[in-house]
Amino acid sequence: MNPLRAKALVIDIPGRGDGQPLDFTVEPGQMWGVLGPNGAGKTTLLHTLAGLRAPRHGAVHLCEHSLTELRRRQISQQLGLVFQERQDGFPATVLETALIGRHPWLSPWQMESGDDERFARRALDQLDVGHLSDRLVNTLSGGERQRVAIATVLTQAPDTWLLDEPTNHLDMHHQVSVLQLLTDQARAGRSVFMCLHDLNLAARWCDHLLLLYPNGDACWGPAEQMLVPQALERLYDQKLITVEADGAPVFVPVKS
Ligand SMILES: Nc1ncnc2c1ncn2[C@@H]1O[C@H](COP(=O)(O)OP(=O)(O)OP(=O)(O)O)[C@@H](O)[C@H]1O
Repeated sequence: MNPLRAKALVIDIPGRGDGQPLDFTVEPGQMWGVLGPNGAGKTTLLHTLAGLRAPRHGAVHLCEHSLTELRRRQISQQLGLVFQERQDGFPATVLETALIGRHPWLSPWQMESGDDERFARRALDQLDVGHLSDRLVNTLSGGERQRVAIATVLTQAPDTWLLDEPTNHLDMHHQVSVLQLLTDQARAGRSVFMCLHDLNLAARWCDHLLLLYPNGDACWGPAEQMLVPQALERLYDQKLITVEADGAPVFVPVKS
């Protein structure tokens, strides 16, 4: 398993200054959360780490190579991305969608094998959408679609998971089961790097946090060092009350 490194990375947000260059390493076994208000650049950062957007400065390294030196296929065998937005360009069933996760592992025009299908079905079952295998994806609810997107990356089996708001659209039970699945991935030596809007889910599940401010400032490190009420209040421009529950801090917004 290989680390993902941001090296003096400046993401390219039109009209914004460079801010704080990002220098961090997501090690195998770690679970990172990216926190920040709307427009801070979380999605842009995720897409830059996946090689879908060029950085303004700096580089992203995977398997000790810059992403620019790697072929797309090599990247997609190592790194999976759950997008925030779903695009269902053409009608596909849930099973066909999950099988797309096997494409980095097949040669061009090679059909998926029985093993690939078993892999995909197991992933769909793990995300509690196996019973929807034959349904067209564009007929699913928002939460069902989200779980199919995560099952597709589980089918891809990358060492590094990038996820943009993985708990979006999910009810509480499915939020917890997805975060538990990601914890299991990290425990198996993979790495997880995800944007989250829910500060309390991040505080409970992430071992590392990156705070991204709208002006490009940023700080990152072990979660307990980042969960400082004053820093979070500045991040969200929101007064917070901090309480503790089950050994973890819980942040409650102050009503104005
Ligand atoms: N192609 C583009 N052209 C102009 N501005 C862009 C473009 N892409 C992103 N931006 C701007 O860059 C900023 C960061 O966007 P981004 O989607 O990364 O933020 P985010 O932190 O993920 O926000 P949210 O929490 O709302 O999902 C926003 O102000 C957005 O409007």
